[in-house]
Amino acid sequence: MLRSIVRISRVCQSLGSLPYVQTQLGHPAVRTMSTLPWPFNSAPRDFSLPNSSWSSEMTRLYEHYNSQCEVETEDGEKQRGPWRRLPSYNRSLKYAKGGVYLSKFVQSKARLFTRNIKTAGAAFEYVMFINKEEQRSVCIFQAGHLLEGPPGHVHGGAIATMIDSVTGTHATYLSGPVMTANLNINYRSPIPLGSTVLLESCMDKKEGRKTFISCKVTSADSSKLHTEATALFLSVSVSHLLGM
Ligand SMILES: CCCCC/C=C\C/C=C\C/C=C\C/C=C\CCCC(=O)SCCNC(=O)CCNC(=O)[C@H](O)C(C)(C)COP(=O)(O)OP(=O)(O)OC[C@H]1O[C@@H](n2cnc3c(N)ncnc32)[C@H](O)[C@@H]1OP(=O)(O)O
Repeated sequence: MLRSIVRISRVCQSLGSLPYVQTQLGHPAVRTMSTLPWPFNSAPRDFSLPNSSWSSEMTRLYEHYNSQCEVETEDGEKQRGPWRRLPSYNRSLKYAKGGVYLSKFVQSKARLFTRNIKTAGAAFEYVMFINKEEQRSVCIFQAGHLLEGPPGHVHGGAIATMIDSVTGTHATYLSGPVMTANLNINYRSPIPLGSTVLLESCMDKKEGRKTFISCKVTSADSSKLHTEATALFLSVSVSHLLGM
């Protein structure tokens, strides 16, 4: 009996995570249902929040930047600080504003490359913060065992992926929908697998549709340079982005 209850509740939970069910939940025709207690777990997972796989170094850096997202004034009032943590979902389009409708045009099985492995700590663990005033961003990244390239070190393609993701997210934040036109990378020193590194990006210039961003990857204490890159992003229409 107990086993059946557990099995039914598991089915309910997995139904709640099915893209189709989630899409239907956002549809105007069924939106009124959200006012009723809903037994399915449909809340999207925010991958940028700490989990048990994070090293103490990663957690310390997260807390350092997160504490600057909200600051307290002299009167004890809370106000927005210089940094902002960017939440991260495995279906970026769907969870973007209005994305639930746009997501009908894209494959329901599609998942963001860097967020498609559910096991915590196995691949890309990262969190990104943006400083709008200084037009720069920082990403704290811990590479898991599935990202091996040279023995004991991170694959160059995984490093490129992270640089593209960080600079691309930064450019999207500054300029709206963009696509990478050019990415230049210099690998200076290998990144040990499992270590925590920092990716710092800054906007170099904006010229019409072009946003130029540069990025460096360093050890967590910034003493060692691992990688340097420059990237060019071109503003595109939403229809170009969706390949329509
Ligand atoms: C409301 C919807 C919002 C949806 C977004 C939602 C959420 C997003 C949120 C956060 C983001 C999340 C994650 C970000 C993660 C990853 C980011 C990954 C980004 C990528 O991974 S994305 C995939 C790889 N990316 C491609 O798959 C692009 C393929 N490609 C093309 O789609 C075209 O190629 C395009 C559009 C790039 C340009 O095409 P086009 O026709 O628009 O422009 P055109 O060619 O006319 O060039 C205009 C001017 O740019 C110069 N120019 C062009 N290309 C150049 C180059 N390579 N080097 C130097 N200059 C270049 C020309 O020389 C000219 O310059 P000038 O005007 O001075 O003459």
